[in-house]
Amino acid sequence: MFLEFFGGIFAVLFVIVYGYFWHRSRFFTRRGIPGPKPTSVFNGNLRELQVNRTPFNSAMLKWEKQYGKTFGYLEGGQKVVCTSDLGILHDVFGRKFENFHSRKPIHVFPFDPDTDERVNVFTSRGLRWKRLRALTSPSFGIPKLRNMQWTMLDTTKKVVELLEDLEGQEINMAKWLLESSTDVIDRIAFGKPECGVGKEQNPVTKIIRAFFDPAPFYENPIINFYSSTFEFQHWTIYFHKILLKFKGSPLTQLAAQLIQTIEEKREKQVKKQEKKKLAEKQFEEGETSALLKKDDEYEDFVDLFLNCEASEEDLKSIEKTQERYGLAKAKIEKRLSDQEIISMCSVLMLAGVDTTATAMSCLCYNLAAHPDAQRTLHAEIDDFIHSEADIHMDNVNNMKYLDWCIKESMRVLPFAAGANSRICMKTCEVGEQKLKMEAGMTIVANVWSIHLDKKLWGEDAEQFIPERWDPDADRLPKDPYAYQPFGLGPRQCMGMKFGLLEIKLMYCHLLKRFEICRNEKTKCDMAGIIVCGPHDVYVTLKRRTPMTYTDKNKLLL
Ligand code: HEM
Repeated sequence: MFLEFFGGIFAVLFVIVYGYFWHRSRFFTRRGIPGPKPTSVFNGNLRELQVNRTPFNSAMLKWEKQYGKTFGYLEGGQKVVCTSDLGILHDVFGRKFENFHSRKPIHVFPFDPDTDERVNVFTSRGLRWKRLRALTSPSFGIPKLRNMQWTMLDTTKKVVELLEDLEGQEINMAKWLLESSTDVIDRIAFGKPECGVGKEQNPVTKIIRAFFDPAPFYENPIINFYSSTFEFQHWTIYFHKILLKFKGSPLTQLAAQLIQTIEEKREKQVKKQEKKKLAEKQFEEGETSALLKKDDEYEDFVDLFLNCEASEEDLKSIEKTQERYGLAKAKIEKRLSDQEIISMCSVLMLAGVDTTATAMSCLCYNLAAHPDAQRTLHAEIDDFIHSEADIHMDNVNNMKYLDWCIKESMRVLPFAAGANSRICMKTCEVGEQKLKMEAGMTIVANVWSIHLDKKLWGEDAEQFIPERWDPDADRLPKDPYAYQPFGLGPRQCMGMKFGLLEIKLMYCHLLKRFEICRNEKTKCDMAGIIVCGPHDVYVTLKRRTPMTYTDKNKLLL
């Protein structure tokens, strides 16, 4: 009797739960949106999507051929519309942004974007995102970059010096470039005092690799569970928190390191302020040498975030956002809390390291595979760079061909496409065909398809041709949404200028000294679920001109 009673309850519960998931798996069929049939009622199309660890350039391109420009699929419990229709993307990422201010969550870190204290500019939404973005944007501006470039230069220079010993050998440049970009962020966002490249492998690179290229979600029962129960995240999060207590998060170690750095920096800033006041007083009294020395002005991201303060203008724009997005009124803190600084620095490690390293690796492959383009770039570098002192922000930003090569490399291999997504926060219609997007649905830009579209880029769309970026050649598509390696609209990449500068400085050092040559192992296999790039790019470096060190001290300002 007892067993029958509970057996009956279990059977009813099973039917209800299964019925719910079955009903969910038929979502796009009910809406009349074409797309692949879910392979599982529980995790939808997750398996097909990640089977080769290259969601965008395999599954999505295949599905587009089968179902057209706009199709729907289920990523666990997420109802995703994937599209290469630029009209729809204009609405979602630009014109109707107030309805799409949230990004698709990262399964590896399921936490509530509205309440979790670890939220950062990448994972937040609504007012929290607007405030974080407004407060921290100035830290990524040109004046701050001008100051930070010396650290980038120091690291990139050391990497290239170390490569001199490997001249003529088969080198996996992807590993060196990842070490380099990790070191830059480790120094600029985590306060590491000096360059660590060449000493031992930076342990952070392992964390980064594990984060950006996790095992496919369907192989990981925990992530599979979170993805599949996406709509119940408010509850499943508690389970995740308990799990983290036992297992630890890959970022916990980095965060602990940062707490100490923040305390030290705060103390330093107080002392610096006192020193500055004293120096100003002495200066007024006629002691002109008393003003602070230049190196006291160096600021890394921790310094900048400690000093962030919302201006009156920022506050007005945040308040306007409250009204436009129809959000509940909330008190707006003018400064970042310590936890927010930790989260912001951690996100720079996650958003800024693998992306920049992958961009450099893809460029390395493209230059090795296209010796003519490399020759033209060598000629430009020889024109602009005569000694090491010529490698600096103002000079490298004037190098047109270098810029075209980077742009073209990111067009043919848009490795960060997975980040170009939004969640619909308010039901609305998008695009010319008035596609109904319901609150809670996700929209993803099919960037690989857009970047390689022959109608937009011409018959040679799949080829690496830097010259297409020459404005006089008139070969570029008119629609700015045809090119989106850094995303689109108000949530476009914050570190774009930072990343581009780092790539340019690295390649000026590298190509001034070496020719990048193809060897038998040279290939560019794209893999990865979040950032989808090559883990290995084997090339051989051949010595060109030795670098002259006429004004070495300039780099140490
Ligand atoms: C070549 C290198 C890089 C590429 C290709 C890249 C690409 C992207 C993409 C596609 C997005 C999503 C944009 C969107 O949703 O519209 C993004 C967002 C972001 N990126 Fe980058 N990124 C790069 C380097 C960096 C660096 C170096 C940093 C920081 C130092 C950084 C920080 C961020 C942040 C904070 C966001 C979130 C912005 C927001 O949601 O408001 N990125 N990036």
